[in-house]
Amino acid sequence: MAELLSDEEIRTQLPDEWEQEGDEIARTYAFDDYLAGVSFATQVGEVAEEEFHHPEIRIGYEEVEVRLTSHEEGGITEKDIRLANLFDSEY
Ligand SMILES: C[C@H](O)[C@H](O)[C@H]1CNC2=NC(N)=NC(=O)C2=N1
Repeated sequence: MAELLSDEEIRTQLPDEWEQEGDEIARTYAFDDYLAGVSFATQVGEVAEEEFHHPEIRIGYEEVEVRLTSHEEGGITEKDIRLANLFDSEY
């Protein structure tokens, strides 16, 4: 089981464009068209499955919101930071 990160650790490790919102970290990605967002959401899902750590994904018009938390630990861990960086690499 991973350790919960302190707010200071989260602040220093959070990738650019990501925000901490309580026990979650979140980012909204922008796209030129709806289907580009749908395709990105699929890529995010594939990475999540490979890592077996799963975000909430909201697909909107020309945007995709991704939210991460570590459910078993009840907060934000290094798994969430790792996945945020991996998702950014897909963008
Ligand atoms: C049993 C538990 O759901 C699994 O071990 C995995 C699946 N994906 C997961 N995803 C996230 N975000 N948090 C978890 O704690 C988690 N646990």
